[in-house]
Amino acid sequence: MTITIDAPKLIKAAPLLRAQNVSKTYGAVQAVRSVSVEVFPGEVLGIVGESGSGKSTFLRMLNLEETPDSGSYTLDLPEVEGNLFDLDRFARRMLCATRIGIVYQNPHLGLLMKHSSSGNVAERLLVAGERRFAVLREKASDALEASEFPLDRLDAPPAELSGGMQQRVQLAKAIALEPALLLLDEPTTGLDVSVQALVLDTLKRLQQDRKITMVIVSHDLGVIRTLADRVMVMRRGEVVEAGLADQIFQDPQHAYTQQLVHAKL
Ligand SMILES: Nc1ncnc2c1ncn2[C@@H]1O[C@H](COP(=O)(O)OP(=O)(O)OP(=O)(O)O)[C@@H](O)[C@H]1O
Repeated sequence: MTITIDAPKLIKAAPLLRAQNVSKTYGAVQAVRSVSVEVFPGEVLGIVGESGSGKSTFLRMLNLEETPDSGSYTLDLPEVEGNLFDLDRFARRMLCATRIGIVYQNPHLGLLMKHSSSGNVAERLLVAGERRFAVLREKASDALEASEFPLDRLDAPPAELSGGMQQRVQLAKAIALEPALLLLDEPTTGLDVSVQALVLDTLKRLQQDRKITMVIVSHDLGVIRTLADRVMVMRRGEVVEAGLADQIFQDPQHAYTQQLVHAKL
């Protein structure tokens, strides 16, 4: 079954992101089955579902880390055209370095734990071609400040920081180049509830101030409810329901979504 999310009626712009019939199998496991979705500029799409439903695999494909078995993915950007899954490794790397930011649940995937926090952010700018030391330092510090990272810890390596602060360094790294698309994979999972709330506040504020288009994956409906405009519910690799966040939370149609929503209440 294929469910496509219709654009909210008031959105007139073309979608920034369009994925069509994306599928991925690992051996006998069909991790993602024919998923199609559009995300509009400035929108936040939340992807929810129980563990193993294919959320992270789909996000990794949007970050061009994983190649699907079939399907297409386009971003409405001047520097790229056609199916991004067809890009060679170098073009993928440049596109991800310059236009797509990602925050992983596990900071070890996104950060060099023994380098300074500002060095981690600067490294992303270096990959994108910036070489001027003063600019690197200034942009890294700006991004960390926007992520509400304490500026007296710029030189501290993530290995010596709390989980919440590590996520702020990942976030700074992801937004340093003002990406067209920000991908978030369980960005607050594993943090203390109070720290989680603070990181969510930062994400919400960044989204409001900068209108960054985001796709956020979480098994936590509270996180999705706080941030998402639209929601896609996945189960066993498939999209079972999709729609505006208010509709999904207040009037879920699919039995599985009803179960998720009621379990949370
Ligand atoms: N690299 C991989 N190799 C083999 N199987 C994988 C791989 N990545 C994911 N899978 C399998 O694909 C399915 C979907 O996994 P995925 O991590 O995308 O789900 P998820 O919804 O993000 O779950 P979680 O919240 O637990 O991470 C699972 O059955 C998983 O075991």
